[in-house]
Amino acid sequence: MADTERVPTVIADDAHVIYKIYGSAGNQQSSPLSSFKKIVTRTKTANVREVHAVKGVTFVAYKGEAIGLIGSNGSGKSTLLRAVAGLLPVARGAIFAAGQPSLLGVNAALMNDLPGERNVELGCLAMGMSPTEVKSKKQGIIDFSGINERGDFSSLPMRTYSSGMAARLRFSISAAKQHDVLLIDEALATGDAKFRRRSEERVRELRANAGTVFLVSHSEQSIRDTCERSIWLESGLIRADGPTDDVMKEYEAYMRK
Ligand SMILES: Nc1ncnc2c1ncn2[C@@H]1O[C@H](COP(=O)(O)OP(=O)(O)OP(=O)(O)O)[C@@H](O)[C@H]1O
Repeated sequence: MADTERVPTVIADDAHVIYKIYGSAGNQQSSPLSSFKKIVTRTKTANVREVHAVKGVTFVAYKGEAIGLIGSNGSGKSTLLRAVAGLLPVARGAIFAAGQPSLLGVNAALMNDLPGERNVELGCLAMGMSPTEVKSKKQGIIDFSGINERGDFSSLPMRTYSSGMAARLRFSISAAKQHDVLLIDEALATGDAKFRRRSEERVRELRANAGTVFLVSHSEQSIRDTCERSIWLESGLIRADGPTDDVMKEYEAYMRK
């Protein structure tokens, strides 16, 4: 398809994300007592450190694309995803997105002390579904997550779930809605092989319905199976952006060095 016919869903224009860490200055003491003294005496300190995690990233994502984000630990993948979701501000440049991008698992307001089925209801309501829609989708979401495969877990509090089970439920809730832009951070890697196949299938469906999917993963297989385009981030900068096969080759060569 020519670029002119394609509909952009996310545009990052020289986007920078900087974390500010307060009260972290090198060897200065920051005990609760010293912090309290500073408040009482109104002492001003330049006790802020910055981590420049994304350093001027530019790309355009289109409707119907699934884009893998790859790169070594700490290269800025999750930070970029959170910035696209609007959860982190950009310090310079801009990120424009169609609709409300949903970061899988974060947008769903899950509570550990509530049963899985109640969390399904709350998560769906938080994503903007009507109570009638929630009612009709609830069982399907629980079935898709597979949390009841070994007993009636959906009626137990989420704190009794393994991390894989919780991740599966989060994925199922988020994937129940057709998102304009769906952002997935490592979620596919947490489930077992059977669930991974099911979730990859669902990602393909979401794309087929003209959404855009971003997937952060260290699993080369997940990226290859799901995304035809990949963006390789290193130290907060884009090293390559293009067909997954080409980008993977470059990335693998870099990792072998
Ligand atoms: N909440 C935070 N406060 C300060 N610095 C942070 C925070 N989160 C991440 N960073 C820093 O930002 C940089 C990018 O981190 P990020 O988590 O985006 O990388 P990543 O590519 O997703 O890594 P990984 O593959 O290990 O998950 C790192 O240097 C990290 O230390």
